[in-house]
Amino acid sequence: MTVQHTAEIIDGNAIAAKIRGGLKARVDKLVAAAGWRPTLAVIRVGEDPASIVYVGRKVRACEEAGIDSRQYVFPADVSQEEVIATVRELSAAPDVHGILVQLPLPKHIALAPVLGAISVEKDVDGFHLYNVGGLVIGDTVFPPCTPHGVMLLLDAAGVEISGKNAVVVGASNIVGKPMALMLMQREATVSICHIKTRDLAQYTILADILILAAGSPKLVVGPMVKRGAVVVDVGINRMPDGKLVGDCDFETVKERASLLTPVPGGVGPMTVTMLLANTVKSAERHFQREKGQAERIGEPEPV
Ligand SMILES: Nc1nc2c(c(=O)[nH]1)N[C@@H](CN(C=O)c1ccc(C(=O)N[C@@H](CCC(=O)O)C(=O)O)cc1)CN2
Repeated sequence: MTVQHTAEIIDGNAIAAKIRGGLKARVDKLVAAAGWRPTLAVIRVGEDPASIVYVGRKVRACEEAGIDSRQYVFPADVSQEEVIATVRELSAAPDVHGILVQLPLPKHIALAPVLGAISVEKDVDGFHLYNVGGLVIGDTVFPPCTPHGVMLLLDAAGVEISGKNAVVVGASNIVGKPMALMLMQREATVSICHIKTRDLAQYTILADILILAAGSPKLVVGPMVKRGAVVVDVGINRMPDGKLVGDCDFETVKERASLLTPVPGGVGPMTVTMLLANTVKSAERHFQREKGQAERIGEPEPV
């Protein structure tokens, strides 16, 4: 007789709320010491409905954590030069500690020069090539928010990563690729599947840890999942009836997995929380540099 269990659901909202509490305490401490608040600049181009929702969530989360935010909203036909000029200004502004450019951008704007104009010290999304390079060697200041959020969810749920088979479905620059690097850094054996992968199930069935980030509803169904696997669903798909679903068929995967994240309420809140974490970190680093400068100014002249 086989006894079957349904998966325990990882509550991303609860884990995110706990982390945000700690971040708020760090903000209060910094404000008391520095006399200024961490400040995040958010650039949004066009009126993509999902981007409006996500930016709204980020701004509200900043408010709740005591972080100031400034929004720069451009029409969809703004020139690439204008966006880059704004990013450069914000990069040089001493009272801005984090800059994010909400993605996707309209097609006529090339991503690389926009992201390249963000000061690496303010790159709270971790998308600048310098920070991407840091991630490759396992030493980055600003880890990208969604995969970092996934790692913290796994840690909070007590999932052992070292030595496990991890399969990442989706190879985007902002989730799949950095996710694979982070899992590899923690000594998982990592496979990446993508749009051209043939017979996806032959990979997913081997996964102890399965990360879904393809943006395709019901891509993975119960029989494709190893019994007892940990499944993290990063997919966000808006269905015609307005319902939000992930990349897995929740009901059938729940019967196979040991742990499963829901959509909504799983990875999404962690993405926003990791943005706050990177912004607070950036502001603390700014304060340390400022303080170091003040100490140097106060030093006696060498005789
Ligand atoms: N500059 C960036 N752009 C984008 C990123 C990013 O990390 N940086 N990631 C995604 C979207 N994203 C953040 O911007 C994001 C996705 C999901 C959520 C979220 O809170 N989801 C909720 C449901 C929200 C809803 O009702 O639609 C959940 O899953 O519970 C926040 C942010 C692309 N662009």
